[in-house]
Amino acid sequence: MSVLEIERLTVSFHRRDGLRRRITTDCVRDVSLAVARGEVLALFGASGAGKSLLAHAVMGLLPPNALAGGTMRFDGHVLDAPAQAALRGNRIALIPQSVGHLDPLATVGQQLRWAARRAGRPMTAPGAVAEALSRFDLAPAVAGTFPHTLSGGMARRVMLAMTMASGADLVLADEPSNGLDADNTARVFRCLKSFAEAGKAVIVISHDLPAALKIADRVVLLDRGQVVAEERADAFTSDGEALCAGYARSIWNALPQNGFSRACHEA
Ligand SMILES: Nc1ncnc2c1ncn2[C@@H]1O[C@H](COP(=O)(O)OP(=O)(O)OP(=O)(O)O)[C@@H](O)[C@H]1O
Ligand code: NI
Repeated sequence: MSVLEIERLTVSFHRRDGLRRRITTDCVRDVSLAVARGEVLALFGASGAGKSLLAHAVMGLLPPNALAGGTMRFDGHVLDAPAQAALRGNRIALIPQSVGHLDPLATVGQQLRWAARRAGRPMTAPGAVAEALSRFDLAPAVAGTFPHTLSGGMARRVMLAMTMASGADLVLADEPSNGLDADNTARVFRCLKSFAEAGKAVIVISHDLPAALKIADRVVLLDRGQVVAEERADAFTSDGEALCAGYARSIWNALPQNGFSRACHEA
C-alpha cells in the first residue's frame, strides 16, 4: 500500500493588483502521485516548477498566503493540518534544502538525540549516537562538534542521520546534493537509497537527474506546476525507447551519457 497518496493537489497564491482586483496564480496544479514503502520517487522539473511547494504542502509548511486544494492520505488516513502537525518530524521527515537548518548552538550529538527523543525513540544506549553517525560514514568524534565545523557533505549526512533517528516512514529530500561534489553527492544519494531499503518511502527532489536515476524507481516530471510525465527510472537508463512522454524523451536526450543532444539547445 502507498504510504503517501496525493490526489489533485493544487497550491495557489492570491494577490491584489493596482485596482485591488484579486489575482490567483496556481503554482501546483492538479498533481496526483503516490509513493510506497521501499520506493524512491524522484521529482524532477525546472526551477519554479513547484517541487518545493509540493514537499511543503505534504509537510503542512506552506507559506501563510498559500491556499491548498485536493486531498492527501498518509498510511490510508486523511493528511489534514492536525495530522500533519502530529506526524511532522517523526513519521514524516523533510530534509530541507539548506544545511542552515542545523542549530549552530548545539553539538551534532545533542541534535541527534533531540531528533530521536522528539520521535519518541530516545537514544539512551551507550554508543547509540556513534552508531547512528557511523551509518552515514561519520566518525564518533563528530558527535561533539558544532555544525560550523562540518563540511557541506558532512552537514548533509548529519541531517540524514537525524532523519534516520526520527524513524520516519516517509522522507522528503529537497535538493539534497546542492553544493556537493560528485563523491558527496553519490554518498548522500546512497544514504537515501538505504532509507528505502530499510522500508521507508522516499521522495527526492533534485536537479541532478543522472545521480537521482541511480537510486530512483520512478520519476515524476513537473512542468509549471503540473505532472507532465511519470516514468519508470530504468526507462531513462536504457535506450529511451520505453519513455512514454515527449518531455521525458527530450530530458533523456539531455543526459550526459546520451550526448547532451538537442534538448539542451532547444530549452
Ligand atoms: N510565498 C510565495 N508567494 C508567491 N509565490 C510563491 C511563493 N512561494 C513560491 N512561489 C511560486 O511558486 C512557484 C514554485 O515554487 P517552488 O519553490 O515550488 O519551485 P521549485 O520547483 O522548488 O524550484 P527550484 O528548483 O528553484 O527550487 C514559483 O513560481 C514561485 O515563484
Ligand atoms: Ni525548490
